[in-house]
Amino acid sequence: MGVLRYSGRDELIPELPGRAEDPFVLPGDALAPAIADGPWVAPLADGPLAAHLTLPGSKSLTNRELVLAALADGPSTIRRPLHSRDTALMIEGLRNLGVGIVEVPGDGEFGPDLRITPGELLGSSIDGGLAGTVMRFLPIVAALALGPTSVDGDPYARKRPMNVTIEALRGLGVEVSDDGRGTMPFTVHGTGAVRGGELAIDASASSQFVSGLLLAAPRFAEGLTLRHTGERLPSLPHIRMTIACLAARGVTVEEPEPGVWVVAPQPIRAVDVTIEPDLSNAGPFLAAALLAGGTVTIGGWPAETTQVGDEFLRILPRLGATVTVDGDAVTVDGGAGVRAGGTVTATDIDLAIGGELAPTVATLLAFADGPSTVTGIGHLRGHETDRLAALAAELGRLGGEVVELDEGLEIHPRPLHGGAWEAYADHRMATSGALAGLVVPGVTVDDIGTTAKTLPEFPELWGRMLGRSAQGTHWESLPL
Ligand SMILES: O=C(O)C1=C[C@@H](OP(=O)(O)O)[C@@H](O)[C@H](O)C1
Ligand SMILES: C=C(OP(=O)(O)O)C(=O)O
Repeated sequence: MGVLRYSGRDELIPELPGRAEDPFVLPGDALAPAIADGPWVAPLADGPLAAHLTLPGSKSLTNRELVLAALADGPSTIRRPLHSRDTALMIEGLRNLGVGIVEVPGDGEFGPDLRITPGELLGSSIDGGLAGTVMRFLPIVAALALGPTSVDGDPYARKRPMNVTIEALRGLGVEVSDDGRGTMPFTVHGTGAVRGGELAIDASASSQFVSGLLLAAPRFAEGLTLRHTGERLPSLPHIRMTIACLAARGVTVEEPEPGVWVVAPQPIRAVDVTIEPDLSNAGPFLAAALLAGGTVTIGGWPAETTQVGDEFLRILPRLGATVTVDGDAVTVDGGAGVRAGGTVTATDIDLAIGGELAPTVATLLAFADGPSTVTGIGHLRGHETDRLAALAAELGRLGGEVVELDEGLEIHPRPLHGGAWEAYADHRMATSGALAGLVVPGVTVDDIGTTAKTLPEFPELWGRMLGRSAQGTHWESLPL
């Protein structure tokens, strides 16, 4: 069993114009089938942890910076980017549209840097895979290209809501042909320019609708005045991240009132940026300390960040962990761990600001000392899979009792037993299965390779956290 990496990872890609027929287009799809060796036996922790880890770059930051670098007024470098399926798909899509992207040597532990050279944008095709950032950000870039661009993705991605992107483009004067279902596939008929202007959207299903529009808005002829009309707006930190990434490139986004963003037409400056480690992907590792006991330290934690994963520093203490920050090292001390009499503290938590943290948090709460709720996450039904149904089903399969609410989950801890955890091609479901399997003997995850979406190194790092070089272990031989 091995960790899949896309083939371009360890070699420099020659600087060639990035068109679809280019043999050097990064094969994002190479990561799609993931590890096909059958179920992964989740390693059981055989004692308290004492792990020190560093993690690869943030998906959300890497994919924003790729888009901004592609639309910028000159070439620039992204240092320590994430190399994963989602970023490979973003690179592939941008190259198809005419952006030059090559790997260059860098000082990152997890792969080369990226050099991006903006080019004339021409219509092509975009494979969104299962990547929300690719599906919601690139069609807006495609609208700036000359000629039609077809947009499609994985079978499940065809269920993820895209109606707001499609209608927004139409509202901006861009022709889009689709079958009326508001999902992929569809075709954006770019004319080389977008008029822009005033636009009202309901982004309650995903903040990515807002981010996608804001990222490209400086390039619209009339800029953009964007108004969110829905009752809720999930993942606000991700919108803050978009605004901060734009600001770092000299673009001001005004917010005259909550839910309204104004971007004047202006250049996006080419600047070199360094990507922070992915703090949402830090979640399962930090959470592991609470279940297995002992400590997990993650290095390279930014002092200031827009990443919502930073919330783990406040969430995990509510669940009973002790969190200390020493310089750029974050340590979570889980005490004894649940198998040695420690507890996870039951709590009611609203995760509207960071739905992507919910699978980790809900899995921890299945081990709590009482019932809990996780709310504000109705939009997770439109994530990689219906995460509310998936968490209820998989924790239920292990003997847990999880009730689906309209906007969340009610979790009643029960003694758990082993079972075949399904990942539904969802990286965070896969890591949640690994988390439960740390302390529940006999958990297998059907598709651990799906972690390649944002963290191809997951099995390797999980093994490292446990002090093992192997990615799996034989739970049968370990003390229960
Ligand atoms: O813009 C982004 O990078 C993201 C925004 C969020 O999407 P939603 O607002 O759809 O939850 C988040 O869950 C996703 O993982 C990444
Ligand atoms: C919701 C997520 O991803 P996406 O960017 O595909 O929306 C996620 O990573 O949890």
